[in-house]
Amino acid sequence: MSNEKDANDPPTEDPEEPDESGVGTPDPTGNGEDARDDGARAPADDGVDEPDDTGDPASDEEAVADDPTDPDNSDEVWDDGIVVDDGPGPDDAGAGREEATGATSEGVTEANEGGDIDELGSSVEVEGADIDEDPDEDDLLGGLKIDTTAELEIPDRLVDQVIGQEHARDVIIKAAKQRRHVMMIGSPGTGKSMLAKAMSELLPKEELQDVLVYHNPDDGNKPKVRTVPAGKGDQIVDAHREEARKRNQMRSLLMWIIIAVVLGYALIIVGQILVGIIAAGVVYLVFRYLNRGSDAMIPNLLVNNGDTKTAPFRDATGAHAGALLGDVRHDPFQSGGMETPSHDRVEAGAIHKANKGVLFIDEINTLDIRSQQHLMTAIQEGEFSITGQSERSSGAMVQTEPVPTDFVMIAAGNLDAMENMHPALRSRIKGYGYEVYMEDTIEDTPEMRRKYVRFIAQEVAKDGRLPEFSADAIEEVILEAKRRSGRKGHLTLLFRNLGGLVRVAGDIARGEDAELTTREHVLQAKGRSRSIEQQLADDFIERRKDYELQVSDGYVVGRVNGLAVMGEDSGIMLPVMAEVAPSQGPGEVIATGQLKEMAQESVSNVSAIIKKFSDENISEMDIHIQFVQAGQQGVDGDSASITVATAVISALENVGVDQSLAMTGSLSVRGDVLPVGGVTHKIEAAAKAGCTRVIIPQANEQDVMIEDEYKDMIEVIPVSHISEVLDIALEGEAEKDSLVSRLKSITGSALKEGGVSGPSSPSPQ
Ligand SMILES: Nc1ncnc2c1ncn2[C@@H]1O[C@H](COP(=O)(O)OP(=O)(O)OP(=O)(O)O)[C@@H](O)[C@H]1O
Repeated sequence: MSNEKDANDPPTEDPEEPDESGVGTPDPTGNGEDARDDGARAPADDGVDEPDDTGDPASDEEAVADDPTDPDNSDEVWDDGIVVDDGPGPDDAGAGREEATGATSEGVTEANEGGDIDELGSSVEVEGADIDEDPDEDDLLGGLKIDTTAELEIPDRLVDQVIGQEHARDVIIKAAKQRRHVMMIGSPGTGKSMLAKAMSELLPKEELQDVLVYHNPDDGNKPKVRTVPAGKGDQIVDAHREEARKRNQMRSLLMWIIIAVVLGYALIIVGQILVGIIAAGVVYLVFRYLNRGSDAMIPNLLVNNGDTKTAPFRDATGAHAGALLGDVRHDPFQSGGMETPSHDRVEAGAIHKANKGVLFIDEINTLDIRSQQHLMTAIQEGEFSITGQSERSSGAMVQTEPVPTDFVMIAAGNLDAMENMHPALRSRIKGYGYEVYMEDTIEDTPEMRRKYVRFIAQEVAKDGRLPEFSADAIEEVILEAKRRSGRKGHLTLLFRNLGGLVRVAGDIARGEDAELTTREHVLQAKGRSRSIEQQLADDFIERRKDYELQVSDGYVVGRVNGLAVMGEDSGIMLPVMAEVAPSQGPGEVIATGQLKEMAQESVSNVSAIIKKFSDENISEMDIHIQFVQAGQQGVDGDSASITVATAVISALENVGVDQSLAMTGSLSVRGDVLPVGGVTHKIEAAAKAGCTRVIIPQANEQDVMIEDEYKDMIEVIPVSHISEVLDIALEGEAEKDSLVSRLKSITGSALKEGGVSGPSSPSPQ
């Protein structure tokens, strides 16, 4: 069969449509032989043909091009007589996977064989224990009847270990089937890379390829690239090595015979031993020179999937250009016989190693624009040549033939990542893939609690050294998952942090040589595994106490104890002070404390109420609002609105504010108190700072999950209108009553009785 391809034609098969054999190696010789179709090709006549000395990969191609689907073709015979193990064919593949992963799940094989992957979509229930189908609400184990985590079975497939994130899980399963790219946006530690890894397990392993780079005798700077089925690459390289060794042996033998003859002739016939030695030396050097190139003919196995148990998963997060796109090493000896052939200096990038698998890039916006552009080319073309990344290196002169890059990309990050990503790359994913937003919390149901129990079992198994968790320890972790969600009736999905708690608790138990990790260990772990923000926040509160900046008793005019959150899980008390002074020009509201955009806006909203409220001609006044010692990180969000309003009204009216009270709440321009985030942490911070009462928005009442130790220290007062805040916070009954009724008359709630409900402020400070 004739083949029109030239040796320099792109060598790989269309990545979208691999040929049936899965081999897909075109004829690089251009000699018209299409080895793939030559399934009946007979072994070479004498079986001792020399391998192609030019390094032309044609013979390798033939060696691997037999139809691997042919069940009779268990071993292949090269035309040079080398017998190569055929490796696992598609018939063996399922068995290979089972053996390799120890998986009992039929799903893997089914998925790999193109079975109905959609059926795998429903998430896996907890197995290995009795379940009470109708458990009490306070049964934190969700009806599971277990004593320790050891009793639970852990699913084999990673995708079945993913908890919550049902939508993302379904998308990953679908995208694996359709080979679509996915963008996952969400908080850190919610399972983005876990899902990407899980996807690689779902992709068919049979399609995997090895990639070889060969010396190009026509152009040393354009190495040839060939793909072969996974596992063949190693065999080809070994066979070449063996041939090179044999050739060298033959040449050495010949050399020593010639040297012996030369020496004998010189000694016996000429009688000149010195001439003989010189002649032998010349012969030796000539042979060394001739042998020099034989190693150069050994191909470079660029991508080796021989031992890969699943389709490859490559994490290219933060990779520099070379690691992402491949590179060609510099050669200090570029000529004169000492040089390393260019094909041996070629290094694959993550995009090449991820061929037929998954390329995962977290925080994709941190890749430089050039890398993002090249990434896009690799996605579009399905192949990408490797060249030296450093312009001043000899590697930059080398450019390989295109190397396959048929990967599925999973780009991840937070919302910023999406905004700052190369628009064309984003649209590529949008147009040809899926976008998923990862949830931060999930509804607290018995089924979900059972899965959280399994999560603990998974983390214990993953670590491999932690003592199993007792039932009471599991309950304590699930309580913490409820608390960390910050929402009533929900559990947190920030699993990395929760996994950290599991590991610290297990480590404490291990340190004590305990048989099981118990509730005590989890409680100790909660104290020890404080985040940096929590440690900073506690330090902040202590220092303020030292400098008596923290006021938690008496009444002070224009000063209100506000509350803020640092990071995800720690609160601090942040006082707000207000002062009103006659203005030199038109009156202004001046707010200080590194206020970010949203905080500025909230001050403007508060000003609307104050303008309406004040008897004085406020246009002739400057109102100064200070967020006391807000620090370099500044203030974001609008949750200090009721604090600012109370401080300014106190300053305007010269009425004291109760300092044993702290408060948090957003404010509508009509005086309604709106929900904020992080109330639990804020209440705890107020208690730690010595306050005995705290005002929160009524809509947040259901989110309060403070630790038992704070429950007796502080009274939580939910409110729905600013007039209630003043009623609780201000000093002196008479002044207070008149202020409150004035405020009521000018604002009037825009919302129905009973306050408001709605999502927490995304930026709770
Ligand atoms: N949904 C989940 N179900 C079960 N375990 C999870 C889940 N999410 C995270 N984990 C656990 O937390 C670990 C870290 O998660 P992972 O690295 O996937 O998070 P991520 O979203 O990629 O975070 P980042 O963006 O910071 O890399 C996982 O290895 C796993 O142990």
